[in-house]
This record gives sequence, structure tokens and C-alpha cells, in this order.
Amino acid sequence: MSKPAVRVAVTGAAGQIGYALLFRIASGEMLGKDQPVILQLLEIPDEKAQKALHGVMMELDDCAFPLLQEVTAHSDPMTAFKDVDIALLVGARPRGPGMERKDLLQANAQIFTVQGKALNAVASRNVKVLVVGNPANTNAYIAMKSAPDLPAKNFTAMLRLDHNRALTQLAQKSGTAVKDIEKLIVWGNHSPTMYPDIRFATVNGESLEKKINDDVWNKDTFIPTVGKRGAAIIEARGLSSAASAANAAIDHVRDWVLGSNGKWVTMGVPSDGSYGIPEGVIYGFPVTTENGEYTIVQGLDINDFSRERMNKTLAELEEERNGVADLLK
Ligand SMILES: NC(=O)C1=CN([C@@H]2O[C@H](COP(=O)(O)OP(=O)(O)OC[C@H]3O[C@@H](n4cnc5c(N)ncnc54)[C@H](O)[C@@H]3O)[C@@H](O)[C@H]2O)C=CC1
Ligand SMILES: O=C([O-])CC(=O)C(=O)O
Repeated sequence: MSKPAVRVAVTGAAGQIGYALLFRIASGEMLGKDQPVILQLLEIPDEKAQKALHGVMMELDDCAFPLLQEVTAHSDPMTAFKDVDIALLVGARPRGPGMERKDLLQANAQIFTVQGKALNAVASRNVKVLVVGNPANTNAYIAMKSAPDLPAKNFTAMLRLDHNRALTQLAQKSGTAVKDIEKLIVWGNHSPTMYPDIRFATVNGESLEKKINDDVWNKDTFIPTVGKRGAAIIEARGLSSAASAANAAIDHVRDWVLGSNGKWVTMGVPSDGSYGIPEGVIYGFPVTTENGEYTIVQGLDINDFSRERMNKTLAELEEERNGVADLLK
């Protein structure tokens, strides 16, 4: 007998990330090849956006995905989020050349108060929320604060793209395979202040830091390359990352729901006070996942260099949070 379907909401479903995401969810790449899904798609109440959404739905129909049980189109989050088990909050304005992600805060913050309230009102009480729309950490914080009846731990922000970017940079530098690298961390904000930390990373069990043995590369090339990769993609493509962002969203939710098998992955999650990060701040942490729950990896030594980096990205998150305090009153 087949499993009951999981209801997945995707916002910004007619956007570029949506187009790279929906077909993979429907084919079972996110929740498993035996897991039927229902897609509840949200777009703005604008004729052009709704028409484009219907075009995407026609294409979903034309794929005849065996796991796709139903697809519905919405312009109101109160119907889009009804009973959803998973909500991927992608819909928001992307940045253009020369902008930082936090420049989007004023334009996008309002979206996440409205959507947080709607999740609070109508979603499954166990809904797992992934915020992709930028600035992702602070938008996740806004949604979490706007949904006081839902578990705060269920609101997460996407740092998996940064984690995946860092993996490939490390594999290329060390001449090793991405699949053999473990215990990488990206601390903090999805912004250029993020801190990709290789001190615990291993490749086939061996220290990657020792294998690379190049502190100057780590500090002056690796950390800024990962931090500024989003801007480099915008510069090259004229548009922000879409396929790689969708891929990271699939990875994030798949690992959260199906487990990471002991591997560390980076998720932006509300701090529980670990590593001196104030409770509630949505911060990139190393986690392992099992049975639909994540656990922050504990007991890691934080040296002076790391503490400085971790504090810098924290300070930026606190500044962003203060900037939206009025919205959350
Ligand atoms: N966290 C991460 O790692 C990444 C985040 N992003 C962010 O993801 C967001 C989406 O990017 P793209 O898909 O490239 O943008 P896009 O402009 O192609 O699509 C966004 C879609 O969201 C819709 N939308 C806007 N407000 C909405 C609302 N209130 N409810 C529902 N839908 C709404 C728009 O109509 C549009 O179709 C941007 O904020 C971008 O900066 C992008 C890449 C990586
Ligand atoms: O850089 C951007 O604006 C889009 C994004 O978040 C990324 O690619 O990391």
C-alpha cells in the first residue's frame, strides 16, 4: 500500500528557483522515490505571475510523475499553506548586481510576516519550514516570530548552498572527491560574513586542513570565494543562482526528513545558545539529522580566529534583526 501523500507548499513557484525545484520534488528526489506528494503552489495575485504558474503546472502535468498526486495554484497564503507538512518559502525579490542580500530586507520582510502568520493559522502543527528568499536567515526569523503557535525549531534558513559551494572548492583545491569530504561547517549568516570552517573537515578520515596546509589560501581565497559566490554568479549570469539554489533546497529538506546518516550538514536554525550564539538567532550551525529532527553538533573547540568570524556574522544578523523589530511588534 502506498504511503499517505505529503503536502508541500512552494512560494514563488513561477520564479526561476521554483522552475528548477518543482520537478525534482515531484519526481521524488526530495522526499523519497516511494513518497507521494501534493504540491500547493503560491504566487502573487498578479495576472502575469498566475498565468506563468499555470504554465508550470501544465508542464508538471505533462511529466506524468507517478508520485505527484495533486497540484493546486494559490494567490493567498491562507489557502496555499492549508495543512502543509513542508513549506519552502522561496518567493521574494532577488538582488541584482551591486546589491547585498540585506538590501532586500525592506522589500521582502513584509512577505514573511504575512506568511508566518498564515503558517501559524493553517499549516500542520509539525510543518517544517525552509526559507530560501533573501536575506534568508532574517526572513526565517521573521516567519518564526510571526508564528508563535508553531515550534520555533521548525523554522530554518538555507545555508546548504554555501555548504555545497565550499565542498566543491575544497575538493578542487585538494584534488579529492566531494563525496569523501565530511565535517565541514558554514557558520552564521547567508551573506558575505558567513564563516566556512574547515578545521574539522576530513577527507577519507584524514584532516583536510592538514592536507591542504595553506592558511593563506583558507583566509584570503577560500573563505571570500564561498562568501561572495552568489555575487559572482549574478555577475556571470545576470541573474542569481537558481538551479544550484533549488538543488540545495532539495538537499536541505531531504536530509532533514530522511536523515543525514551521521554526516554533518549545515542548516540555518534557531540557536539554542550553543557556541555562545544567543537563543533564537537563526544561524548556520553544523547539524546531524535523524527521524525528522536536527541536532546541533556539540563540543567543538572555537579558537580566536573562529570566534572573531562567528561574532562578525552574528553582529550582522543582530543588526538585521534590529532593522525589522518594528514589523514584529
Ligand atoms: N538562500 C539562498 O541560498 C538563496 C536565496 N535566493 C533568493 O531566493 C529568492 C527567489 O529567487 P528567484 O526564484 O531567483 O527569484 P524570481 O524573481 O525568479 O522568482 C521569485 C518569485 O517569487 C514570487 N513572489 C514574490 N513575492 C511573493 C509572495 N509574497 N508570495 C508568493 N510569491 C511571491 C514572484 O512573483 C516571482 O515569481 C530571492 O530572494 C533570492 O535572492 C536565491 C538563491 C540562493
Ligand atoms: O546571491 C544572491 O543574491 C542569491 C543567493 O543568495 C546566492 O546565490 O547565494
